[in-house]
Amino acid sequence: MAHVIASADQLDFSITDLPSMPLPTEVLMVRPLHYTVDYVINPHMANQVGNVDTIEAQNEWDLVRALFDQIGLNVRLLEDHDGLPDMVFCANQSLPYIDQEGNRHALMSIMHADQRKREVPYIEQWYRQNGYEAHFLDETKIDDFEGCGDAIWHTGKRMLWGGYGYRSSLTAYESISELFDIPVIALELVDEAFYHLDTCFCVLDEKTVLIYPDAFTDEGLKLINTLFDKVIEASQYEAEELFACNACCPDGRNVIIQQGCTDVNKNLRDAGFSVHEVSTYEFLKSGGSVFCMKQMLW
Ligand SMILES: NC(=O)NCCC[C@H](N)C(=O)O
Repeated sequence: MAHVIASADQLDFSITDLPSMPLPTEVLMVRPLHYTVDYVINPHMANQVGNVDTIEAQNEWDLVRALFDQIGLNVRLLEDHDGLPDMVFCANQSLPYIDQEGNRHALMSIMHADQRKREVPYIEQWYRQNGYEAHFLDETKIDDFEGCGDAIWHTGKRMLWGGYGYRSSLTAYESISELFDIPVIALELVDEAFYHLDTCFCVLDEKTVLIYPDAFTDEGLKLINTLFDKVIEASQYEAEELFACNACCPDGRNVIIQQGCTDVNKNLRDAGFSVHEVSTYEFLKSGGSVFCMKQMLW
């Protein structure tokens, strides 16, 4: 039965009650050989068409890859394709999942923008070749769903946070909740600059989250504050210009984040996290940073 929770008064469990889920051991990254800003499908891309330094982008991507490797994740690589300049953002084409028996699954996205729809079959093919069962949403009922751009696992738990409003539809989470038999906490996004949940919400560990509060409704903030013990808030500058909340903390300890997020980084260190700063300036031009440049896997 679908279990989608959109307000705090619908909460009928606490995080500690939920079954545990293993932490990811691998990441998939897509080499940005054809990465550029070619069209505008989010506000960050406006005025950036043709502005990407492609050599610099590949150097930045290499350093992000090295950091994932350094913190102990097995990095799997796939090449992008001509005419798919956003394929590097491989958080978006799917939502992977490991079930209680250890079987691996991937739900394929329905991309919101036509320009990105052709990316999905390439990622699906990679999953099929790597022991994942592919699943699909009913396109006659669901308009869009952009994978881990909007659907974010609660660290170590069988529960998903689901953003909706710009790139994913609320109805997608009914199907996802049923398919994976998990509760989904639905969060409406209300600021177009934060068009994916991963631009304003970063789960750091089971008890801690980093957010940009103005991207959410009051009801969303109530859910976040109820389910996390500690909520670290990013300023508008660090969230919108530096994508602070698009950081990635795959193990509950190490945070990989765009360089220059001074206030957020101090708060992260004070809370006991190890901070690894990296330049993703060429990817910020397209509206993405560390979190969207990888897909977490098991
Ligand atoms: N935030 C993400 O999860 N992904 C970044 C996607 C950037 C790409 N230019 C897009 O607008 O779809």
